[in-house]
Amino acid sequence: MQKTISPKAVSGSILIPPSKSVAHRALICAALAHGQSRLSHIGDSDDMKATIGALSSMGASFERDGDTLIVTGTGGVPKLEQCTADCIESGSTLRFLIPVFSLCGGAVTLTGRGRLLERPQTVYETLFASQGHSFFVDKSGVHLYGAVKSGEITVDGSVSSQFITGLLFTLPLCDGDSIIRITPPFESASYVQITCDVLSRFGIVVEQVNDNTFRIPGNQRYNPCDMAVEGDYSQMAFFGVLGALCGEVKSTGLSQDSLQGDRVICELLEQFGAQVDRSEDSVCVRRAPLTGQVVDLADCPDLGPILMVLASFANGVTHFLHAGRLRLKESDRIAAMEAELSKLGVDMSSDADSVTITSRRPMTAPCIVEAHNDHRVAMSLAIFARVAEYPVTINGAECVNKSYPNFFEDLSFLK
Ligand SMILES: O=C(O)C1=C[C@@H](OP(=O)(O)O)[C@@H](O)[C@H](O)C1
Ligand SMILES: C=C(OP(=O)(O)O)C(=O)O
Repeated sequence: MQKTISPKAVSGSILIPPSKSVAHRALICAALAHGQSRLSHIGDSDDMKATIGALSSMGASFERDGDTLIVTGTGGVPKLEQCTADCIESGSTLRFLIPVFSLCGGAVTLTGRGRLLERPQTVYETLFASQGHSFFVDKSGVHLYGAVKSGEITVDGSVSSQFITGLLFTLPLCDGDSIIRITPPFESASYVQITCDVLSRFGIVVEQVNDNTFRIPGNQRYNPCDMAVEGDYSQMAFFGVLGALCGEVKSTGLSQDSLQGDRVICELLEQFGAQVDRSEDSVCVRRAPLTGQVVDLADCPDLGPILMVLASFANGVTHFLHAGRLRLKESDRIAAMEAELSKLGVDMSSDADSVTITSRRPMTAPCIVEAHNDHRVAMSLAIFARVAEYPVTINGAECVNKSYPNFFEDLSFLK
């Protein structure tokens, strides 16, 4: 699908979609619970479909009642001779469910498409090998056999926090207690705080001993829980940047005491110079002169692409640090943004772990750019297009379905 976005000053209010990270976790806990949970405001992105589909393969059942999903859990992981599930393109679904599904004791195959099966699984490769289990990835999927066992597990913190989250779902169900020791740097650490919070709502106890160590008692049970999913700060970032660049945008449906690491977008917008007003459940961002900054992406990698757009319009240089894991997402997000922003006149350079944005030449004609099959690249380019000098056409814009199927409708709703 091609989308052409024209420049336009905007103002208005947007109800931000539910947090994908919270929703994945709530679905998994509810599916493992003994009984029925009611989850409201889950959303219907492809990533949610992936998690719901996979958990259905395990035996959990899901029934819609308006905006509420009624989940009947399996009460732990049932014994299955084999289990196959399609994770579509969701890294979270795949990495969260690998160790959970291992507990079924049978042969597990998790499939996917796009770049999903190329994204690293190193932590699990090492873990399964060390426990004498089988684990391999080929073009048809991730194949594993053998139930993850409790004990002391050391995890490299530099690849993805999603491995740690997957183990935190799994180890409470094992016989015996466990300790996870994370080898620093522990990046995207705030996502693990979201995991611990959702686990506790479903009655699971996890003790964080220090920054890099978690103690997990074994033989626990997931209790059912009713919960509503809060708004997603990673998605609010697109509208926050739009407000900062060309008008006034109010994002609603957000929690002010959220554990989402991407909530830092509010402080970052202020540091760049935008006017940011917070109220109980909303954040309003207004345009103001912007100045380049130093931004550390270690705990908020998903903000990288849209902050590169913000930096393109700021006066002075912006340096992004600890950006390396942006190369391991739905696309190599640094290479993708560099390729497309350079077509749009932005002077950007990068090395393995950092990005520099120096300046921007105003566009002199309409331009066609590529989404690289990456929702965050597509949405970032759309925001750029709203504030540019000429229309920008985005090829492959349908990839927004991964996290935000109504993104273009919401964008056009702002007048
Ligand atoms: O746990 C989560 O919900 C996520 C963790 C992050 O991944 P990494 O830990 O791989 O950085 C983030 O990029 C992803 O979009 C969602
Ligand atoms: C990287 C992302 O998600 P996942 O890792 O779940 O595919 C994302 O939503 O930007």
